[in-house]
Amino acid sequence: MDDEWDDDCSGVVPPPPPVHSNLNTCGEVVNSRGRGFTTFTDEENEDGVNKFGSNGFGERRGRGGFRGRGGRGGGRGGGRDRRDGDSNGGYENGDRGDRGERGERGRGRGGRGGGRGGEEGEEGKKPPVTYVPPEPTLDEHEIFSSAISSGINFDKLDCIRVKVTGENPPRPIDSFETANLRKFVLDNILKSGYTKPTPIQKQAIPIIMDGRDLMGCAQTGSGKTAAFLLPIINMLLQDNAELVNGHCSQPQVVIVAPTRELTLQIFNEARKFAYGSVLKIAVAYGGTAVRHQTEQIARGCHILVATPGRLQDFVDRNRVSFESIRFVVLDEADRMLDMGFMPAVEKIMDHSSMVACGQRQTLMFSATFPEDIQHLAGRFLNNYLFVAVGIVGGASADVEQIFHLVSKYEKREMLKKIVEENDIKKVDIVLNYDLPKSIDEYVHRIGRTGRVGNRGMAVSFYDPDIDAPLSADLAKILRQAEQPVPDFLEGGGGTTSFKANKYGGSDIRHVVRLHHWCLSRRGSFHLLVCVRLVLHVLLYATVKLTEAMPSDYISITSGANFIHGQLGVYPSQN
Ligand SMILES: Nc1ncnc2c1ncn2[C@@H]1O[C@H](COP(=O)(O)OP(=O)(O)OP(=O)(O)O)[C@@H](O)[C@H]1O
Repeated sequence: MDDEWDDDCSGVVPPPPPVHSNLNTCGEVVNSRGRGFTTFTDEENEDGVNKFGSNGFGERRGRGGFRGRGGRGGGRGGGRDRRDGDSNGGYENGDRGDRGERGERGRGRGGRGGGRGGEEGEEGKKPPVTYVPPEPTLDEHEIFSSAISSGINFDKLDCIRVKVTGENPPRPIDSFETANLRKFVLDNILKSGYTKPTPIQKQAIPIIMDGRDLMGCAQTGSGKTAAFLLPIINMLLQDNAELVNGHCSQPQVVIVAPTRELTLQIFNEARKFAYGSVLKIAVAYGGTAVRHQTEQIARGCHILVATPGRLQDFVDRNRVSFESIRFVVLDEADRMLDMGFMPAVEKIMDHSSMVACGQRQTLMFSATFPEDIQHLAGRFLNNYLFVAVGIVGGASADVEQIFHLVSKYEKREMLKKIVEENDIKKVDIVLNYDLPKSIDEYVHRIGRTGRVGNRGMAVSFYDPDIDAPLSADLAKILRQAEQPVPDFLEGGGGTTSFKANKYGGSDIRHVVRLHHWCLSRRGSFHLLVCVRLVLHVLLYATVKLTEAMPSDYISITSGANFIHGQLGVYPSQN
């Protein structure tokens, strides 16, 4: 055992009889069915991790593995307990943020023993995570068939309004063929079934190839992953990027994303576009044996895709350093913020080995662009271009949003009815059995359907006793997507926090710059001079006005304030 951090099989209490036959003595799921990537254990399901048993390739598969002994306690059921949860395989999946919110409401499960450095549960120290995912497939057909294909509304994506701000943006591309990509990359794009770039790809590819930093806001399922991966892979291949391996791996690209599902999605997309090349891609996320991932990373990688907590752990242990970094990508930055990952992200960005801003390229993506994210963009990015596609923070018009007014006791019956009445071909359904607390989370969830021009449907159970605070936001999202708003949402009584038309989607750098200038010494001096000038002009104008006034006007002067009024004849009180 290298150190306490490394996973170790000793001391693991033997698990209950396995449901699965393919477990080794440490309780690892070995060789799980097919090429699955993560057939998660029940323990992980209990904690909200991949409850559908996703294999990381977008498929759903049955549950396997065993129920681990993980301590409960920990006392913090929330997604904001991210650091511990992450390093121990906590909540890094799409459900986690929501669970976090529930935890804050006092219904959380109390985490998984608090994790390393956290509080231990009543059952004592939490056993280390020993799960080792199977090796990803090497089969070309499987690699290229993992993604969904574009849908009937793909061409309509071109009608979405795109806004680009910042200095000297390059011209957008019309096609992949005219993007100056190497033939090798073009061939892989073709094999992936992409014939035409999406709006965010049209803008982002030339911006990144131009060496610029980018802040991109585009709705879910709009092809953001390829928008940053294609130019990065192209540039690495062009420059014959060297592989640095050994005890401390030095990737040239680090991509940070909030959930396991997303890191795996990015990892799989990267493997596609780099297929057949020398480029090595590694992935690191919680819930898997650290030792296994350490070995993978020690072999060296050009591109490392990771969740923030696990990456921070690797960096803290000197297993990864950032001195060779050329690109940093922060994907779904808004979710990382919501889920409490920002301290980890900041530690990574401020790490002593990290290449300075301006000497690396930093690309940040976010579905929404609230003030917090804008400040981060200002800190991490250098003279960036801002690209917004569609209504930032809004839902795709390709997702039909249906709401059912139900109490929590009626939900189960309603679910049965919906499952029986709906098998609609080629339309994926997202069902919100319980609505999330935040509108951003709702938009993210329903964005798992209706992707790249496909039709989708989102069915939500709305219980006014619980969900009323979300009603106004839901109504706004529906209106914005030009969908009917049920009466019970119109009168729901919630107050809207959705800011698509405010700071939610605009580049306010000029406002921020003005604000900073005003606060600076020079700025305050100029401001003072301006204010005095205005006051003098006002004073002069008032004096002239007073001179020209009919005699029944009165001017009361107090310092620089003038109050004008017409003299009136008031009825006597007597
Ligand atoms: N130009 C394209 N043509 C056809 N399919 C595409 C194209 N670009 C991306 N896709 C496919 O569309 C799907 C969604 O893309 P992607 O995952 O990059 O979206 P996203 O914007 O990152 O969404 P989210 O933020 O919800 O993860 C993927 O399956 C991807 O392979």
